[in-house]
Amino acid sequence: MDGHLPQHCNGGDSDQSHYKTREKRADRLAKIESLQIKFLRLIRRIGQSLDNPLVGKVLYRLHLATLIRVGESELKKSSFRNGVVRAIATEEEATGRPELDFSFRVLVLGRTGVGKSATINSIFDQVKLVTDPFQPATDEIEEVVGTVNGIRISFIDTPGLLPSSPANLRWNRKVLRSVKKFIRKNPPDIVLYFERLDFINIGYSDFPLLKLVTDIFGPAIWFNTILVMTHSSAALPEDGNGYVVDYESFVTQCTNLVQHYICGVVSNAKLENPILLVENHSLCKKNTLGEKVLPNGQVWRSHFLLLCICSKVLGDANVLMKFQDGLQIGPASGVRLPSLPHLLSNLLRGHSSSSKVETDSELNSDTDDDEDYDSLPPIRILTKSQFEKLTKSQKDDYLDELDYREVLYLKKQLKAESKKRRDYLNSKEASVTNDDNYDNDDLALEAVQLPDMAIPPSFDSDLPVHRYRCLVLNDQWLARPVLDPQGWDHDVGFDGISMETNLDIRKDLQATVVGQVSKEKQDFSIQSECAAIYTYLKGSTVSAGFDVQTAGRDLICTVHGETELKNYKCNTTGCGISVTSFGNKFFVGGKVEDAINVGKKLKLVLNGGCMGGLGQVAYGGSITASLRGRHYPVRNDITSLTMTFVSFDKENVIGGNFSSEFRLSRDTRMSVSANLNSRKMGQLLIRTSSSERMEIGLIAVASIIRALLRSRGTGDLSAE
Ligand SMILES: Nc1nc2c(ncn2[C@@H]2O[C@H](COP(=O)(O)OP(=O)(O)OP(=O)(O)O)[C@@H](O)[C@H]2O)c(=O)[nH]1
Ligand SMILES: [Mg+2]
Repeated sequence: MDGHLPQHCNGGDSDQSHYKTREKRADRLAKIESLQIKFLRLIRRIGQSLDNPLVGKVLYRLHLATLIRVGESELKKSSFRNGVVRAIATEEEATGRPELDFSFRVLVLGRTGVGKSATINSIFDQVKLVTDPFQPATDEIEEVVGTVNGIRISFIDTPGLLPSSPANLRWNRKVLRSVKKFIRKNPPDIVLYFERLDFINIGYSDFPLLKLVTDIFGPAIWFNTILVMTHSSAALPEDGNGYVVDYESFVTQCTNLVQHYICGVVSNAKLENPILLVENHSLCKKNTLGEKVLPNGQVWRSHFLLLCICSKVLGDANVLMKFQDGLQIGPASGVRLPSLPHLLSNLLRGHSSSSKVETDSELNSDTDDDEDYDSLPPIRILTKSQFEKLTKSQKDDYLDELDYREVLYLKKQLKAESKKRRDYLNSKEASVTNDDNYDNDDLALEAVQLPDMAIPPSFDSDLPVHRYRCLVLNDQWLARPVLDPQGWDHDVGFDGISMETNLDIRKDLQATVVGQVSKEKQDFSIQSECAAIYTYLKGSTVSAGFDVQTAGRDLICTVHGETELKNYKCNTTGCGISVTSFGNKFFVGGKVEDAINVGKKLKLVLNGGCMGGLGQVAYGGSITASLRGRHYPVRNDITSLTMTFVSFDKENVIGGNFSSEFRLSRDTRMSVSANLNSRKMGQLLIRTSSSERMEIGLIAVASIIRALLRSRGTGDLSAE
């Protein structure tokens, strides 16, 4: 194995730790290379082609994993070895030296009589286990070991499960529990779940049995499971017209059905289990080498070996690279731990609760150099024909004037709204002291119907009376149903509710709650953010919040607190802490922040913090400069430039982010955001919205895309 160690010269590098890291990476690279050689030898040995898409997929994933762990520069140095690796594998396999040491352990599960024991016998090509066509044959867990093509395979044969019914539940549970106990100390590499292809038809449903397996072993079992269909050469059924259905489409139909149920039990619609078609009958068609061949020409035993080898090699790479999550054909476990850098950047980004306070103070700062809307001289609004008669420059002047007046009018409205709220809160406080007789008639709003949601076409009635309507009863609570776009019809489609409120509890105390809850038969998900913010001493604030989110079957809860002290007119210093719980794991973080306003428009924010959990700590910080447009907050023009720095697990990542939102012309707004980090990952996002005609928007989008393609920009592009 060590013979394939890539030779790196270290160029007299004096930095000890840097050298050690490089050495570690080189060691990992050597190990992954030897795994690649092993994999290529195995593929040759079982007679599969290197062009098989599955083989390509595994090689690609190994390459990707190496890239993540070892780094591109290190990998480039060894890229010339790619061809060498293949040559070494070919040579080693031809000479048979060194001896290939590869083994895997397989657990078989399924209903009685589906052919579990018979399949094991077929794979070993000898009768190692008893089978019986008329009654259950395997009555206890039995481990059999054998060698196929020099690969040591160990099978755990289990007693068959009974079709699910209340009477059989006890037996099934007993079998599964004993299997669980059996594999506790030495878990299998691969699980085979058996069904009979000829028994699966549209009426098939043993959802309760799949559910029981999931309940006992946990959903993770399905991420490492191959679906095995026995009796794969059985006579094909006829379609409605008396023709025999096509083999491939019949198989796809049956496997899709079982896959659908598995996706149901793990609540993951994307899961795709590998499929293995099996035929154990002694009269099954054979090729010249005496191997059993399916009607589609596949040599199923070789395919079985291929699937297991791929699964095991990816699992080994996983262990080697110390990935928490699987590189398996599906993810290894259903639970993903939140990453520390992600939690840290959330903490540093802060919460938006203070923005309202800021907007209020912005509006109320009377240092405006704009005129007051009411003091403007009256203007004559032109009719369309009058407008048409104007010259081009007159038209522009006229539209500019209207624009200016619109800004002033909106500003006036915002100010009035903010004043009205303050007055209401003042009077509410007064009324609390002199009995609760405040007349808030002018604040009571009539119920307003929200516009109908755009719902995709489905099978429900066209009668609009049967649609869900949303009403806004007062301006404080907003509740809407949440539509599941995958829902079968609109009645089932609405399975959640989203609520939003912005409460002014007192003049100096505000609370916001935003949340969404969805409930299906098996699924429950919640996502909510609650925060309260207390303002004191002219703009200094204290805030506390509680966020809850479901992740799979777990809840992520975060409690956070922040304080901001306005120590000078243009300077605010703050600090914050957050505690996140995920299952029984805790992540604790803290940050300090300083914001400086330079003039009215420019704001500099500098922050730094750390986040710790599971024995690791991530450090990070950012510096942001944001420049507001002249008419902020009426027109939301803002440009900001951010530099971020994150250090985690001996790796430092520096990133830059630019975002800008502005008016391109009178009817067109544009937002551009771009980011790039030192790992050479980046994204470019351009959005335009225009009230002008559609064609103009399309021309703009097309020319942006063309310009970007010409400059061969990297990253994502989205244009709306
Ligand atoms: N035609 C055909 N018969 C099969 C196939 N697989 C299994 N059989 C037959 O089905 C019967 C039952 O097979 P077993 O291997 O005993 O089934 P099992 O799943 O181990 O059953 P338990 O041990 O009770 O759980 C045997 O007579 C097998 O010969 C197949 O692919 N095609
Ligand atoms: Mg058996």
